[in-house]
Amino acid sequence: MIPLLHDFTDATVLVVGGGPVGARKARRFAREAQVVVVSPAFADRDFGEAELIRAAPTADEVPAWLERTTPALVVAATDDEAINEAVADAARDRGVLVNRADRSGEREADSVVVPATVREDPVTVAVATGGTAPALSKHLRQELEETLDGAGEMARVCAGLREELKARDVAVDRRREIVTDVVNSPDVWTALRTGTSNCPQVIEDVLGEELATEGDQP
Ligand SMILES: C[C@@]1(CC(=O)O)c2cc3[nH]c(cc4nc(cc5[nH]c(cc(n2)[C@H]1CCC(=O)O)[C@@](C)(CC(=O)O)[C@@H]5CCC(=O)O)C(CC(=O)O)=C4CCC(=O)O)c(CCC(=O)O)c3CC(=O)O
Ligand SMILES: NC(=O)C1=CN([C@@H]2O[C@H](COP(=O)(O)OP(=O)(O)OC[C@H]3O[C@@H](n4cnc5c(N)ncnc54)[C@H](O)[C@@H]3O)[C@@H](O)[C@H]2O)C=CC1
Repeated sequence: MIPLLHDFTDATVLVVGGGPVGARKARRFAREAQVVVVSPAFADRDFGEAELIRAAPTADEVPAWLERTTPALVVAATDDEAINEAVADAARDRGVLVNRADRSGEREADSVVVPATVREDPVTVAVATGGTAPALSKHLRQELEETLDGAGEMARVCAGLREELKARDVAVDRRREIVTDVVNSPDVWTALRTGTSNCPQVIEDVLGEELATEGDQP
């Protein structure tokens, strides 16, 4: 499987099954997509902004739910293997992406897996284990949360620096050097993490140093 980032803005995600797993997937996709969860019962969990519809479709009725909701992705998260199978079949018939929560290992066309994700906007890191060890994905995600502290702000520093250096017609090689040095600087990471500096301040400092260096040159 190959990781890609998929934009779900304005798309619908249909989750079949309202247990803890259905809730987790609903919450995940509801940050961007319109999520509909169909289930006869709902766990006492946070489903994000998802729309909850109380119904228990039979395998035969599953295709009608895809017809009605026209999702970009369907999540099969019931505890009933036959229903999950019907969801996967209906998705395949419509050429819709499908995530089966009750399966790991071999998959068919259009199947997708939900990775453990760390977000430090605009930075995203996804972890998967080929379905072999979701608990390990979760553990690594928790460790990466610490590593990524400050990465969002660092991304904004880099973006701002690239823009400013381009505007000043700094040569491309020098631009790369400056941005790479900032990303690799333990001092800048510490300053961003502790709040002793922020994005505009770092940019100002780096540009100030660069102008001073240029001034030194014959
Ligand atoms: C294949 C995959 C399909 C998919 O769901 O996309 C899948 C399948 C299965 N998970 C199972 C079990 C558990 N899953 C978790 C947790 C997560 N599972 C997630 C993803 C995936 N799970 C995909 C593979 C990702 C990869 O490659 O690593 C995460 C990362 C993302 C998310 O779901 O949001 C999320 C952590 C989120 C976070 O916290 O960051 C825990 C831990 C816990 O709940 O605390 C357990 C119990 C411990 C254990 O068993 O390891 C079972 C057995 C069920 C049974 O025994 O009946 C199956 C089915 C099977 O294996 O057959
Ligand atoms: N991918 C993952 O991260 C994980 C996957 N699993 C798998 O996912 C399945 C679901 O896990 P949980 O949420 O913990 O199970 P659960 O048993 O708590 O919830 C299942 C939900 O499906 C609903 N349901 C039953 N029949 C239905 C139908 N015909 N239509 C719609 N909804 C229906 C039930 O009312 C219930 O809300 C498990 O059976 C297991 O195989 C389990 C743990 C983690």
